Amino acid sequence: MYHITTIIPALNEEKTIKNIIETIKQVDLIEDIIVVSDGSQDKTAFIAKESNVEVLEFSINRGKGSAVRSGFEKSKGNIILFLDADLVGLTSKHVTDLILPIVFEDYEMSIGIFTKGRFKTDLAQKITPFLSGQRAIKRELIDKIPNIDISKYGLEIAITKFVQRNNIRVKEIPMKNLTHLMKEEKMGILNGLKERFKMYLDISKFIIKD
Ligand SMILES: O=c1ccn([C@@H]2O[C@H](COP(=O)(O)OP(=O)(O)O)[C@@H](O)[C@H]2O)c(=O)[nH]1
Ligand SMILES: O=C(O)[C@@H](COP(=O)(O)O)O[C@H]1O[C@H](CO)[C@@H](O)[C@H](O)[C@H]1O
Repeated sequence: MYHITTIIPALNEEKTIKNIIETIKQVDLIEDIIVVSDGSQDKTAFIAKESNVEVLEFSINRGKGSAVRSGFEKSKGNIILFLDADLVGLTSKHVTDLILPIVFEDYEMSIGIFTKGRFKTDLAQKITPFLSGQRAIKRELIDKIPNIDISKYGLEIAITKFVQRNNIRVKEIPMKNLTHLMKEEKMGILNGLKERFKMYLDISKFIIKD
């Protein structure tokens, strides 16, 4: 039997979080949803609570990896679905497409790749598909991935390294007409660029880490 928990790390995502939760709720295969508000200063946590899902609230920002790890510790699913909180255009089909290869095929992880959404975000995922925040993955694997809690934006690199080293079977899923808000769109040009620099630093640290 399978039990699927969705974990959504969210830092100041009040514009998009509600639609994402409502879309996931349409998918019967999903048992529960955990939103981890990672020090959000806006209404992210409030809106998620209004939608009647489990909400973990950090009083300060700890980073995406820590948010995901805390959500994972609270979760009960034997399959975990990770979705970012800033998706625009998410449909129940996208969600189902990510899950089915784990439930009914012989895959241990799926990874969603934007396509035909917006030029910039499609291009980013074409170049670095392994950075995608959209994945379904078996619980026992997440338990074995080192350093998730301290990874921040290096989370996806930590997962990718583990998957490559252990020959994990991964299926890439095209996610048509899906995009996300870019940092500069969410935070303004200056803060967005600062956050982007932080992200590249976290990613680089995890690339050179053993
Ligand atoms: O310190 C952070 C940074 C990001 N996020 C969340 O992690 C996901 C991916 O981050 P971001 O949106 O910055 O990446 P992008 O989607 O721009 O690639 C989003 O749901 C963010 O709200 C988080 O929980 N803590
Ligand atoms: O797509 C990308 O290049 C980056 C940055 O996205 P934006 O430039 O803010 O649209 O986003 C991905 O990488 C992050 C770090 O690994 C992940 O945390 C995000 O989930 C993912 O969307």
